[in-house]
Amino acid sequence: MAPRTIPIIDFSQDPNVVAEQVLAACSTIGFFYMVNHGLPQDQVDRAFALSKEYFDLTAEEKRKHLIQEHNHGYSELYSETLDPEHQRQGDHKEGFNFRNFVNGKPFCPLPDLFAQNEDFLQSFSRYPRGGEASYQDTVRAGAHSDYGSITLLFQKDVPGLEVQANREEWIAAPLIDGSILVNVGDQMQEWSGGLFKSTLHRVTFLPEHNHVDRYSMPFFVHPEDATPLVPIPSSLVPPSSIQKDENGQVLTAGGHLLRRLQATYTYEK
Ligand SMILES: O=C(O)CCC(=O)C(=O)O
Ligand SMILES: [Fe+2]
Repeated sequence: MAPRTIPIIDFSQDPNVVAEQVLAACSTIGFFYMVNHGLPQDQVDRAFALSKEYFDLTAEEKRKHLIQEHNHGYSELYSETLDPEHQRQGDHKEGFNFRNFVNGKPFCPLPDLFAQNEDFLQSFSRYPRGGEASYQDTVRAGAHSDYGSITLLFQKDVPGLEVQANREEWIAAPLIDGSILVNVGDQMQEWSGGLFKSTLHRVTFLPEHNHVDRYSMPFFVHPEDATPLVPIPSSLVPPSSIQKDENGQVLTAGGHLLRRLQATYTYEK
Protein backbone atom coordinates (compact mmCIF):
# COMPACT_ATOMS: atom_id res chain seq x y z
CA MET A 1 0.00 0.00 0.00
CA ALA A 2 1.46 3.36 -0.96
CA PRO A 3 1.53 6.06 1.72
CA ARG A 4 -1.23 8.71 1.49
CA THR A 5 1.25 11.55 1.68
CA ILE A 6 4.52 12.04 -0.13
CA PRO A 7 7.43 11.18 2.19
CA ILE A 8 10.00 13.85 3.07
CA ILE A 9 13.56 12.52 3.15
CA ASP A 10 16.33 14.39 4.93
CA PHE A 11 19.50 13.90 2.91
CA SER A 12 21.72 15.06 5.79
CA GLN A 13 21.02 11.77 7.63
CA ASP A 14 23.26 8.70 7.64
CA PRO A 15 23.44 7.57 3.97
CA ASN A 16 22.20 4.08 4.88
CA VAL A 17 19.06 5.55 6.41
CA VAL A 18 18.59 7.79 3.37
CA ALA A 19 18.97 4.76 1.09
CA GLU A 20 16.34 2.79 3.01
CA GLN A 21 13.89 5.67 2.88
CA VAL A 22 14.49 6.25 -0.84
CA LEU A 23 13.92 2.54 -1.52
CA ALA A 24 10.68 2.58 0.50
CA ALA A 25 9.40 5.71 -1.28
CA CYS A 26 10.36 4.61 -4.79
CA SER A 27 8.83 1.17 -4.40
CA THR A 28 5.49 2.50 -3.10
CA ILE A 29 4.38 5.98 -4.14
CA GLY A 30 7.28 6.68 -6.51
CA PHE A 31 7.71 10.24 -5.21
CA PHE A 32 9.60 11.87 -2.35
CA TYR A 33 10.68 15.32 -1.24
CA MET A 34 14.41 15.77 -0.83
CA VAL A 35 15.40 18.23 1.92
CA ASN A 36 18.89 19.30 2.99
CA HIS A 37 20.05 18.40 -0.51
CA GLY A 38 22.84 20.96 -0.65
CA LEU A 39 21.71 22.84 -3.75
CA PRO A 40 21.87 26.54 -2.83
CA GLN A 41 18.46 28.23 -2.91
CA ASP A 42 19.83 31.31 -4.67
CA GLN A 43 20.64 29.15 -7.70
CA VAL A 44 17.08 27.84 -7.78
CA ASP A 45 15.78 31.40 -7.46
CA ARG A 46 18.01 32.54 -10.32
CA ALA A 47 16.75 29.75 -12.55
CA PHE A 48 13.13 30.73 -11.79
CA ALA A 49 13.93 34.38 -12.53
CA LEU A 50 15.45 33.36 -15.85
CA SER A 51 12.36 31.33 -16.70
CA LYS A 52 10.08 34.30 -15.95
CA GLU A 53 12.24 36.59 -18.06
CA TYR A 54 12.02 34.11 -20.93
CA PHE A 55 8.24 33.53 -20.77
CA ASP A 56 7.69 37.31 -20.60
CA LEU A 57 9.22 37.68 -24.08
CA THR A 58 6.79 38.31 -26.95
CA ALA A 59 5.08 35.33 -28.57
CA GLU A 60 6.93 36.17 -31.76
CA GLU A 61 10.29 35.97 -30.01
CA LYS A 62 9.45 32.66 -28.30
CA ARG A 63 8.13 31.14 -31.52
CA LYS A 64 11.60 31.47 -33.07
CA HIS A 65 12.58 28.28 -31.23
CA LEU A 66 9.47 26.11 -31.51
CA ILE A 67 9.89 22.57 -30.24
CA GLN A 68 10.37 19.80 -32.82
CA GLU A 69 10.63 15.99 -32.69
CA HIS A 70 14.08 16.18 -31.11
CA ASN A 71 12.41 17.54 -27.94
CA HIS A 72 14.28 20.82 -27.72
CA GLY A 73 12.59 24.19 -27.80
CA TYR A 74 9.50 26.18 -26.92
CA SER A 75 6.01 24.67 -26.65
CA GLU A 76 3.07 27.04 -26.79
CA LEU A 77 -0.10 26.84 -24.73
CA TYR A 78 -2.15 23.78 -25.73
CA SER A 79 0.58 22.27 -27.93
CA GLU A 80 1.32 19.41 -25.55
CA THR A 81 -1.41 16.96 -24.49
CA LEU A 82 -0.01 14.81 -21.72
CA ASP A 83 -3.10 12.61 -21.46
CA PRO A 84 -4.46 12.38 -25.02
CA GLU A 85 -6.98 9.65 -24.12
CA HIS A 86 -8.85 11.81 -21.61
CA GLN A 87 -8.20 15.47 -22.47
CA ARG A 88 -10.46 17.51 -24.73
CA GLN A 89 -7.89 20.25 -25.12
CA GLY A 90 -4.08 20.52 -24.97
CA ASP A 91 -2.37 21.41 -21.69
CA HIS A 92 -2.91 24.95 -20.41
CA LYS A 93 0.81 25.62 -20.02
CA GLU A 94 3.81 26.77 -22.02
CA GLY A 95 7.29 25.33 -21.73
CA PHE A 96 10.85 25.16 -22.92
CA ASN A 97 12.71 21.83 -23.04
CA PHE A 98 16.45 21.42 -23.48
CA ARG A 99 18.27 18.42 -24.81
CA ASN A 100 21.53 17.25 -23.28
CA PHE A 101 24.55 19.39 -23.96
CA VAL A 102 27.31 17.44 -25.75
CA ASN A 103 30.91 18.51 -25.12
CA GLY A 104 29.55 21.67 -23.53
CA LYS A 105 27.55 22.58 -26.63
CA PRO A 106 23.76 22.83 -26.76
CA PHE A 107 21.89 20.58 -29.16
CA CYS A 108 20.45 23.56 -31.09
CA PRO A 109 21.11 27.30 -30.99
CA LEU A 110 19.59 28.73 -27.80
CA PRO A 111 17.61 31.94 -27.36
CA ASP A 112 20.13 34.71 -26.43
CA LEU A 113 18.82 34.90 -22.88
CA PHE A 114 19.57 31.20 -22.31
CA ALA A 115 22.92 31.26 -24.10
CA GLN A 116 24.08 33.82 -21.51
CA ASN A 117 22.87 31.71 -18.56
CA GLU A 118 23.84 28.16 -19.43
CA ASP A 119 24.42 27.11 -15.83
CA PHE A 120 20.75 27.60 -14.97
CA LEU A 121 19.05 25.67 -17.73
CA GLN A 122 16.54 22.89 -17.21
CA SER A 123 12.99 22.43 -18.46
CA PHE A 124 10.86 25.45 -17.70
CA SER A 125 7.05 25.54 -17.49
CA ARG A 126 4.63 28.38 -16.94
CA TYR A 127 0.92 27.96 -16.31
CA PRO A 128 -0.48 31.43 -17.02
CA ARG A 129 -2.96 32.83 -14.52
CA GLY A 130 -6.67 32.82 -15.34
CA GLY A 131 -8.08 30.81 -18.17
CA GLU A 132 -10.12 28.23 -16.30
CA ALA A 133 -13.44 29.70 -17.45
CA SER A 134 -12.55 29.23 -21.10
CA TYR A 135 -10.83 25.90 -20.56
CA GLN A 136 -12.75 22.68 -21.08
CA ASP A 137 -10.99 20.53 -18.48
CA THR A 138 -10.20 21.05 -14.81
CA VAL A 139 -6.77 19.60 -15.48
CA ARG A 140 -4.00 21.92 -16.72
CA ALA A 141 -1.41 19.25 -17.43
CA GLY A 142 -2.92 15.84 -18.14
CA ALA A 143 -2.22 12.72 -16.09
CA HIS A 144 1.06 11.14 -17.20
CA SER A 145 4.12 9.36 -15.93
CA ASP A 146 7.53 10.85 -16.75
CA TYR A 147 9.50 9.20 -19.51
CA GLY A 148 13.06 9.43 -18.16
CA SER A 149 14.94 7.86 -15.25
CA ILE A 150 14.15 10.31 -12.46
CA THR A 151 12.74 13.85 -12.43
CA LEU A 152 13.74 16.60 -10.00
CA LEU A 153 10.89 19.09 -9.77
CA PHE A 154 11.03 22.63 -8.46
CA GLN A 155 7.67 24.36 -7.90
CA LYS A 156 7.14 28.00 -7.07
CA ASP A 157 4.47 30.20 -5.44
CA VAL A 158 1.40 28.06 -6.09
CA PRO A 159 0.75 24.34 -5.82
CA GLY A 160 -1.40 22.39 -8.26
CA LEU A 161 0.48 19.15 -8.73
CA GLU A 162 -1.32 15.93 -7.79
CA VAL A 163 0.07 12.42 -7.55
CA GLN A 164 -1.86 9.19 -7.89
CA ALA A 165 -1.34 7.05 -4.80
CA ASN A 166 -2.35 3.38 -4.92
CA ARG A 167 -3.22 3.79 -8.60
CA GLU A 168 -6.58 5.33 -7.71
CA GLU A 169 -6.54 8.28 -5.33
CA TRP A 170 -5.19 11.73 -6.26
CA ILE A 171 -3.22 13.42 -3.49
CA ALA A 172 -1.79 16.94 -3.51
CA ALA A 173 1.95 17.58 -3.73
CA PRO A 174 2.25 20.78 -1.68
CA LEU A 175 5.07 23.30 -1.92
CA ILE A 176 7.72 22.66 0.70
CA ASP A 177 10.24 25.48 0.98
CA GLY A 178 13.73 24.53 -0.06
CA SER A 179 12.77 21.00 -1.12
CA ILE A 180 13.18 19.20 -4.41
CA LEU A 181 10.39 16.82 -5.36
CA VAL A 182 11.86 13.67 -6.89
CA ASN A 183 9.94 11.09 -8.86
CA VAL A 184 10.64 7.81 -10.58
CA GLY A 185 10.21 7.81 -14.36
CA ASP A 186 9.38 5.02 -16.82
CA GLN A 187 13.01 4.11 -17.51
CA MET A 188 13.79 3.56 -13.82
CA GLN A 189 10.64 1.44 -13.53
CA GLU A 190 11.94 -0.78 -16.35
CA TRP A 191 15.48 -1.02 -14.95
CA SER A 192 14.08 -2.05 -11.58
CA GLY A 193 11.75 -4.68 -13.09
CA GLY A 194 8.75 -2.73 -11.79
CA LEU A 195 10.03 -2.49 -8.21
CA PHE A 196 10.21 1.32 -8.50
CA LYS A 197 6.93 2.93 -9.53
CA SER A 198 6.62 5.48 -12.31
CA THR A 199 3.50 7.09 -10.89
CA LEU A 200 0.86 9.11 -12.71
CA HIS A 201 0.68 12.79 -11.83
CA ARG A 202 -1.11 15.85 -13.19
CA VAL A 203 -1.62 19.57 -12.57
CA THR A 204 -5.15 20.77 -11.82
CA PHE A 205 -6.70 24.25 -11.70
CA LEU A 206 -6.83 25.71 -8.20
CA PRO A 207 -8.66 28.95 -7.27
CA GLU A 208 -5.33 30.77 -6.80
CA HIS A 209 -4.42 30.01 -10.43
CA ASN A 210 -6.89 32.72 -11.42
CA HIS A 211 -4.56 35.37 -10.02
CA VAL A 212 -1.05 33.93 -10.01
CA ASP A 213 1.12 32.47 -12.75
CA ARG A 214 2.43 29.08 -11.74
CA TYR A 215 6.04 28.27 -12.58
CA SER A 216 7.71 24.90 -12.32
CA MET A 217 11.06 23.50 -13.39
CA PRO A 218 11.23 19.77 -13.99
CA PHE A 219 14.76 18.46 -14.49
CA PHE A 220 14.18 15.29 -16.51
CA VAL A 221 17.18 13.02 -16.12
CA HIS A 222 17.76 10.87 -19.22
CA PRO A 223 20.56 8.47 -20.15
CA GLU A 224 22.07 8.18 -23.65
CA ASP A 225 19.39 7.29 -26.22
CA ALA A 226 20.90 3.85 -26.93
CA THR A 227 20.64 2.67 -23.30
CA PRO A 228 18.54 -0.54 -23.20
CA LEU A 229 15.55 -0.62 -20.87
CA VAL A 230 16.28 -4.00 -19.29
CA PRO A 231 16.15 -4.91 -15.60
CA ILE A 232 19.49 -4.56 -13.85
CA PRO A 233 20.88 -7.61 -12.01
CA SER A 234 19.99 -7.27 -8.32
CA SER A 235 18.48 -9.48 -5.67
CA LEU A 236 15.80 -6.81 -5.16
CA VAL A 237 14.78 -6.68 -8.81
CA PRO A 238 12.11 -9.23 -9.72
CA PRO A 239 12.45 -11.13 -13.01
CA SER A 240 10.23 -9.44 -15.58
CA SER A 241 9.58 -9.45 -19.28
CA ILE A 242 11.67 -7.24 -21.51
CA GLN A 243 9.85 -4.69 -23.66
CA LYS A 244 10.44 -4.85 -27.41
CA ASP A 245 9.97 -2.15 -30.03
CA GLU A 246 8.07 -2.47 -33.34
CA ASN A 247 11.07 -4.23 -34.91
CA GLY A 248 11.42 -6.81 -32.17
CA GLN A 249 14.50 -5.07 -30.73
CA VAL A 250 14.93 -4.40 -27.02
CA LEU A 251 13.33 -1.03 -26.25
CA THR A 252 15.89 1.71 -25.64
CA ALA A 253 15.65 4.91 -23.59
CA GLY A 254 15.59 6.98 -26.80
CA GLY A 255 12.99 4.68 -28.41
CA HIS A 256 10.69 4.99 -25.43
CA LEU A 257 11.07 8.77 -25.33
CA LEU A 258 10.24 9.08 -29.02
CA ARG A 259 7.11 6.95 -28.61
CA ARG A 260 5.86 9.10 -25.76
CA LEU A 261 6.64 12.41 -27.48
CA GLN A 262 4.90 11.33 -30.66
CA ALA A 263 1.78 10.50 -28.65
CA THR A 264 1.68 13.78 -26.73
CA TYR A 265 3.00 16.66 -28.87
CA THR A 266 1.65 18.46 -31.90
CA TYR A 267 4.60 19.95 -33.73
CA GLU A 268 4.39 22.98 -35.98
CA LYS A 269 6.72 22.99 -38.94
O1 LIG B 1 4.42 21.55 -13.34
C1 LIG B 1 4.50 20.60 -12.55
O2 LIG B 1 4.42 20.78 -11.33
C2 LIG B 1 4.69 19.20 -13.04
C3 LIG B 1 4.85 19.11 -14.51
C4 LIG B 1 5.10 17.73 -14.98
O3 LIG B 1 4.69 16.79 -14.38
C5 LIG B 1 5.89 17.51 -16.19
O4 LIG B 1 6.20 18.49 -16.89
O5 LIG B 1 6.24 16.35 -16.46
FE1 LIG C 1 5.60 14.97 -15.13
